[in-house]
Amino acid sequence: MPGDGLTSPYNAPGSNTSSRDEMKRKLIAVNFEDIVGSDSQKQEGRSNKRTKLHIEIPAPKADPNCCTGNHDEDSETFSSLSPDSLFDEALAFPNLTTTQSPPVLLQPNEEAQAALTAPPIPGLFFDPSLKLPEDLAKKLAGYCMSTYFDGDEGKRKVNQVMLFERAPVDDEDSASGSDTSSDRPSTGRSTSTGIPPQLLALLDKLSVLLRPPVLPLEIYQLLFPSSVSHPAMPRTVPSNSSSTLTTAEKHPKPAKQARQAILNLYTPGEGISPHVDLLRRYGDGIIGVSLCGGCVMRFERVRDEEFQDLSQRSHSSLTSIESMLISGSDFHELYLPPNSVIVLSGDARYKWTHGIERRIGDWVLQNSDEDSEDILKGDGNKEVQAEWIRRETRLSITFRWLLPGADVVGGDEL
Ligand SMILES: O=C(O)CCC(=O)C(=O)O
Ligand SMILES: [Fe+2]
Repeated sequence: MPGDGLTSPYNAPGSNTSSRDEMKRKLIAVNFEDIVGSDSQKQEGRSNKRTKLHIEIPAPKADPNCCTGNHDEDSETFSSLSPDSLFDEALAFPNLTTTQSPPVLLQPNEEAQAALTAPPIPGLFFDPSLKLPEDLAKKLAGYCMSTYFDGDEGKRKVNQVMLFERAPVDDEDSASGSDTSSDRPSTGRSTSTGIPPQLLALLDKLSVLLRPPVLPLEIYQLLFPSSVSHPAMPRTVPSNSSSTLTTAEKHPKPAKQARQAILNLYTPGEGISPHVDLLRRYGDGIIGVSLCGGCVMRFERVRDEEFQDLSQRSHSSLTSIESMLISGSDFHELYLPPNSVIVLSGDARYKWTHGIERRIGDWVLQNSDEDSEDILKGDGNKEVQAEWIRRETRLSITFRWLLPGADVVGGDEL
C-alpha cells in the first residue's frame, strides 16, 4: 500500500501508528534574511500543524565522502542506531548483510512494481544510464554531509536543509534604482545566494548532462533558461553568424526566478509521503539527484482536478478520507539508483504525486519493459524476476524554482 499521506510528507508512509504519524523531519532553512516564518501559511490560508521533532541519526563513520561512512560493512548501519532512535523499528527487520540479494522469483503483483526505466508519465524524464560521475557525486555528498548534516557531538541535528537563492536583479530593474548594482554583469544568477558554489557547480554539470537532445528543448529551457548561450547548447543559427543573432540571443535575459535547493537525508526506513510540491511556492521544472543510496520513488496520479487543492494542503491537516481522495489507483514505481537524475515537469510535476515509501529496501523488477507492462496490466500468469535492493542512507538534492514573491517568504513546507 502506498503511504497514507495523512500527515507531514516526511512521515512514515504505510505506517498506522500515531507515533509515526507525528514524526516530522527536522529542517533548517538557509539565507534566513529571506525567510519570514509563518507568512506562507497565512498567505495560503492554512494552519501549520507541523511540529518539529528532532530526529537523531547516527553520525557518519570514517569516510567523509559518503553518506553513511560505512558502505563496506552495511550490517553496522542498523546496529549503530541509538536505543532511543525513532527508527528502532528497523531492527525488527531481518538483518541483511549484503546490499543486494540474488534475484528471486516473485508472483506478479507482489510488492514488486518498481521499474528500472521511466514510467509513461508526461513530463517525467529519467534515464537510468544518465548518472553523475562517481567522483563528483562522492565529493558532493561529502561536502553536503560535512556542511549541513554533521551536528555537534557527532549527532546530526537535521535531516532536511533548504537553501534559497535570491531572485536576480537584471539591468533594467537596477537601472531605476539608486545603487551601483547596474554595473553587475547579467549572469542570470543572483550574487546573493544561499546556494553554495558546490551546488551551483552541480547545476552547471546538470545543464551539460541534460542538454538536448537528452531533454526536449522546452523542458531544458524551463530548467536552464539562462543556458541558452551555453556553448554546448544547440543553436538554431550557426554560432559564427553572430550578426544574425538578435540582441536577446547575444545577451539572454537572466531568469527572474530564484532557485531553491532542498537537501533530504534518509536513513534506511525513512521516506516521504506522496505529495505534489507546493503549487503556490514552486514553479514548473524540478530536478532531483540521488546520492549515496538509491530508493524507489512512487508516483500516483492526482485523482481529479478538484482534489488538486487538497494535495496542496499540509498533509497533517488532511483527514484520512481527504488523503485517499488525492491519489487514484493509477501509480508507477521507479527505482532511482545512486547518482541518477530525475526531472519532473508538466503533468509529472502537477498531476502526479511523488513519494518514497518508508522501507528498508525495495523490490525492483529486473524484467524488460514489455514484461513490466504486462505485470502492470495485471497479467497474473507471468513470473517476474525482481531484486531486493536494500536501502542505504540516501541524500537527495532537489532544485526547484521559487515563484515570484515566494523567495521572500518561507516556512518548512514542501
Ligand atoms: O528525496 C527525494 O528525491 C524527493 C524529495 C522531495 O520530493 C521534496 O523534497 O519535495
Ligand atoms: Fe517533492
